[in-house]
Amino acid sequence: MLQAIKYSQGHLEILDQLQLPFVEKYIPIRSAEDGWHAIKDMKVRGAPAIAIVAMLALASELQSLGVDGKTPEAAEETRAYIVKQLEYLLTSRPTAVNLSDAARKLGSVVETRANQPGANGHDIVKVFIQAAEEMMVKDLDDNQKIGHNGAEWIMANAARPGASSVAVLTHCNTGSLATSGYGTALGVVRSLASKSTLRHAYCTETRPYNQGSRLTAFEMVHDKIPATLITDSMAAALLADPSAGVSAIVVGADRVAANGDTANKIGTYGLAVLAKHHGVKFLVAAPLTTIDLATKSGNDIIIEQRAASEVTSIKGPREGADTVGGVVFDTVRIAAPGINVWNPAFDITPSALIDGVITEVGVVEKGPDGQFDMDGLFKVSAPPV
Ligand SMILES: CSC[C@@H](O)[C@@H](O)C(=O)COP(=O)(O)O
Repeated sequence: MLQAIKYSQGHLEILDQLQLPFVEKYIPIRSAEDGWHAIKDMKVRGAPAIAIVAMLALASELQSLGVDGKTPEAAEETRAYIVKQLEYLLTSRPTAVNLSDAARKLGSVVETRANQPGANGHDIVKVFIQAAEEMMVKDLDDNQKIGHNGAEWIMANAARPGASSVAVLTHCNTGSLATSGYGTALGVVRSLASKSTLRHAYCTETRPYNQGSRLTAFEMVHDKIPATLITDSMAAALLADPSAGVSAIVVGADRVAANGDTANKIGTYGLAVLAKHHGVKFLVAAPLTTIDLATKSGNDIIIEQRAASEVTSIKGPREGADTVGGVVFDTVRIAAPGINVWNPAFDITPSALIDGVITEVGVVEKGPDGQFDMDGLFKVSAPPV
């Protein structure tokens, strides 16, 4: 499996996703500032990966550079510095709740330690680093459970009668590259494949940023998962094609509101509408860290707007270029100069279009009232994989 994040005792490196699938290059992240830029520029992306890199970036900074560049001593100074850096990291990208969830949880670990009698800067730094490291380990474990739960649910509820395998469609990249490993929606695909119940996976290109054609396709080829790439505009035709026989669409999430409305990569909403029309199950796979009970519905989710250039241009490796020292990338304009552009990075899929939310503690379906009980998920403890 590919590894987006490499971390060992204060040394953080990320696979630069801007260069994938052409160059596999790890870059060091030494500080919160390095982490902020890597997230903003999308060298690392995907809701869980963003949160993990942000927290480990700060952990690495604290371990090697100290508090504001000095050996941490006073508890209050250390607490205030960590809180300030967490607030700064939150400004990198707004939609994925995992980042603010991680900042809140690690902030509270810091507050608790700082309020203990005799606390000093060293102790506070230590508990922060430990909590950041644990987050990365837990994410991998959660993803494996999500994969298992989703694969079981799909075989029980979405497979054609008598079929021993299914074809599924996924969107964006939700795999090893978007998490600490294994993936969420792509983890479900991976789990289906490992149980020999995946007949075929289809992935969308995911314009404008092409996380599907660059990253998901790369993961599928890398891990030898039987898969086919389509452009976003081909999804309806694919669902209408009996020879493809798609039984389920499974996507990730950046934020699931308390009522089940889900923010995910632009194009997700359209796929959910298509799924409803074609009688195909539509599933959201996400860890509990992506479920935001404090956000009542999709109307309350801030959608990140990105640069027009992502729509008007495409980037690729220069053919025949001298690649000594690295591949040369060219950006080519493909849209008419002067045209206005709208580029929301995410959209909201109303809960009415979602059949189930796959988490590490199980798959939540709507009750007889047609509503998801997201709250109930937090009262369940994780079953063994
Ligand atoms: C497990 S990743 C879940 C989501 O973050 C994913 O589906 C997605 O929308 C990623 O968007 P991105 O803009 O690439 O960060």
